[in-house]
Amino acid sequence: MTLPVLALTTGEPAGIGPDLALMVAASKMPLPGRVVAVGDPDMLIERAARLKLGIDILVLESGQDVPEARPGVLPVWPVALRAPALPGRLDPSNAGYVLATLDRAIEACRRGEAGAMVTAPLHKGVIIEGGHASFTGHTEYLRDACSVDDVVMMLATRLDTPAGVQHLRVALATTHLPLREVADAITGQGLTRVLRILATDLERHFGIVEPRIAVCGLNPHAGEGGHLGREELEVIAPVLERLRSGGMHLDGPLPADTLFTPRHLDGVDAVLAMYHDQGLPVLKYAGFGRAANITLGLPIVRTSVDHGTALDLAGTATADTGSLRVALEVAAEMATGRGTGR
Ligand SMILES: NC(=O)c1ccc[n+]([C@@H]2O[C@H](COP(=O)([O-])OP(=O)(O)OC[C@H]3O[C@@H](n4cnc5c(N)ncnc54)[C@H](O)[C@@H]3O)[C@@H](O)[C@H]2O)c1
Ligand SMILES: N[C@H](C(=O)O)[C@H](O)COP(=O)(O)O
Repeated sequence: MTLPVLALTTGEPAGIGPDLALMVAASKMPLPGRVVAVGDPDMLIERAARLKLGIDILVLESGQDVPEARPGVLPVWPVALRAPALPGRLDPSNAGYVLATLDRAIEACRRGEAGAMVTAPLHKGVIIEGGHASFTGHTEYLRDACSVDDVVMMLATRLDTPAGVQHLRVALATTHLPLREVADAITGQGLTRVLRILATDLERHFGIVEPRIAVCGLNPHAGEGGHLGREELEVIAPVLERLRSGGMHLDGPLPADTLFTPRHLDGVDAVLAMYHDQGLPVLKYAGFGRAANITLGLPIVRTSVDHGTALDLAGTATADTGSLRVALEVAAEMATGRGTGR
């Protein structure tokens, strides 16, 4: 069976993205797809030397087939750096380069040249400092590039527990915005769209028919009956009520502090958190290095790692490749429509 082509964007060149791409290509552990890195070939050659990895960088021409993965070989779709890159040293001049790697991978997915894109971490701050003031992350960049109205960020991990394998999936109602703006960003229309995308894609990509979704409240103790905030009463509960009457299986709004306990998570397919640091610390506490970030609602498949650029580790060969491997596996499963329990 021919494995899907997975376009791996190498992310911020001063971070660990290039290292991770080289490390998985050097490893004898099999890859779930025909991985092609998207980045600057000379930077990758230089980084491989720094990491003391013997790797052949195979630059592919446009239209050339991506070969089956072989340990020690990294096929590359070339994108040229705008300025030399040093591990650990951010340079806003390379913001356009990082975005160009995304554009190359998006285009490949849209044309069917790749079955999925997997993104190594980029640095949001340096992209903004490089002149892209409205940039907030891959998720929204992909939404705009694919011309869809809404997308949903979901991180997923598989946990080995005494009771067997369990899945923890955490999706977000809002993503990268200041905490001060979160409450105003949670609207009835927005929440409805997020829940519909989440339910649809849990079925489309993960084979979960009629998924059960547990929804967090926004305020402590889900608002304590309106005494600690009214968003639950005025926005969240009415949306859940309406969607339940349309057949969706939704619990909540529930107090977030106890929702993430085994008893409450039992039988739940995904949790919808209201904001980034309500949901992701729990997921990362349980599964950092073994989770993938998946963008739902896109016409293409995109997964990513569960960590950032780790500038402190770039060029040291000590970064953990675990999450990249999970992101590649999930992407391959989604690209081939095999569904995944992840
Ligand atoms: N998918 C993405 O593109 C993505 C995801 C998260 C954060 N980021 C960005 O990364 C930048 C840095 O973010 P941060 O400092 O909050 O988080 P980070 O994940 O880069 O680093 C947090 C800590 O985790 C460690 N760490 C991260 N990845 C590791 C790995 N693979 N192996 C071993 N240790 C690892 C780091 O050394 C550091 O101590 C920010 O600009 C952020 O926006 C990007
Ligand atoms: N919120 C993600 C995380 O903490 O792992 C991360 O910043 C990546 O976001 P994008 O996929 O939108 O770049």
